[in-house]
Amino acid sequence: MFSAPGKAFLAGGYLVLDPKYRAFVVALSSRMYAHAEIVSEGGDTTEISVRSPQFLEGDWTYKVDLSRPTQSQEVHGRKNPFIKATLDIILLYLSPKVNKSIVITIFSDAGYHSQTNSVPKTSESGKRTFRYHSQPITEVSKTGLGSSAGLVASLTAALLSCYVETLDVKNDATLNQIHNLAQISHCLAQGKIGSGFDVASATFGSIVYRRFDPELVNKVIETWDREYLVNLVDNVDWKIEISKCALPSGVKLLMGDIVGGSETPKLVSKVLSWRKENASRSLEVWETLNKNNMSLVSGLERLQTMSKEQPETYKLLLQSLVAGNKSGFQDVVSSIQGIRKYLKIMTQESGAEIEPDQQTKLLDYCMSLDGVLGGVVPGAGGYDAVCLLVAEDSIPQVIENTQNHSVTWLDLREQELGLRQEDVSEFSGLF
Ligand SMILES: Nc1ncnc2c1ncn2[C@@H]1O[C@H](COP(=O)(O)OP(=O)(O)OP(=O)(O)O)[C@@H](O)[C@H]1O
Ligand SMILES: C[C@@](O)(CCOP(=O)(O)O)CC(=O)O
Repeated sequence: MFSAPGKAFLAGGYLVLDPKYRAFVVALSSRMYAHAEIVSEGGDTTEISVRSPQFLEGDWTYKVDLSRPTQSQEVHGRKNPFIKATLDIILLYLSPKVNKSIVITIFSDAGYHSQTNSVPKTSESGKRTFRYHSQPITEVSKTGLGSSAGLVASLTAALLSCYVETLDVKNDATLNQIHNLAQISHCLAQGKIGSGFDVASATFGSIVYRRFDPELVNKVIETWDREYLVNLVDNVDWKIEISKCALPSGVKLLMGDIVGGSETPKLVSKVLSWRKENASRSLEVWETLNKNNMSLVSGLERLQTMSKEQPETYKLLLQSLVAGNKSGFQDVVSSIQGIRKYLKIMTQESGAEIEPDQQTKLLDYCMSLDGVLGGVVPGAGGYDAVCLLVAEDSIPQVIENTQNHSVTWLDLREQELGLRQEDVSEFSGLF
């Protein structure tokens, strides 16, 4: 059984679509789990059943003729493009010779979806609780943690483990293989190529990320050429950059759900057409925003180093932050202010509601509270969510002070590890 984390995209939205710029993505404690079981081997067809018991009609069963591995058929006539793409790509890549019947079960932590019309169910061990929804997955509201990326990354690991007996997600080469396969499947299912930050973070955890050249993946989708696919997954250097980066100790991420929701593709197309029509102005905005994004990353790294090398001094700084003195964190505070300033400029000049006035008011208020280093609209922004960086000891006070501000703080935190193997016994009674 394997799991992948959800994400909060703190800095680098839009810019990261261009390989020139990097983004900072934080992996979260809300995870997606996939358990695979080989039911039989050697029959007439390959049958792969993917069950997601928390959702109504959450059962997609594909029959596959191994001589045509990309032509899988769902037996109920149901659609789940992310599951189908993952199965098709992995079967083309592996081209197995022996038929298998496989059952894969998916679980997703509560943070991914709105909890209305759902009931909790706990495993026999008492260690795992999931929300069971009365609607199909497509009708349950999402919170923006990247459920499809978590699904594709964990499903890729689970399905590969049915063909590669000793799959070890702690091995760098294996993790890279899973990342490449998951990235291709996710692009195929979306029918467009985003930067891939969500799949990278679902695989590698909290990272500073630079994207790959979209042409690499386009060619798989256009040709379905197996040799090209295998070479792309196993041998080609994608030139992505993935450096580990985590929040310093004592500083926590709070993610707030806002009533509403935004369509990322619409925001992206507005921003990109503004960028095209205003080349020199947008370059100026992109470069200054990038400087602030990168100084946020280096500011957090500096704090991380300080917390290890001068723990007593760092502890005193954190205590004064809780008391409202932010001066020891000035580089982080001012880079977050810079990020917001330039996202607001992009909002006003492109017409895409990246940081709408409603979020400006909320974030300004949050930033005035003791213990808050700053806050941003994550990812593409809009009406999905806000993220704050807060001293751990100030969290109860921040929650209390924002009670009347139309924001619901999600029950999650940073968990910097990407894909990991899980102890299946903790899930018994849920299958
Ligand atoms: N637990 C699950 N079980 C089965 N399928 C799932 C599950 N979670 C997500 N999916 C698939 O992913 C789709 C949602 O993907 P989509 O890209 O729209 O959202 P997202 O990845 O959560 O978005 P965002 O990047 O805004 O967080 C679902 O419609 C379904 O096909
Ligand atoms: C706008 C963009 O840079 C980020 C979108 O982030 P999110 O889906 O809003 O978390 C698009 C992308 O990187 O694929």
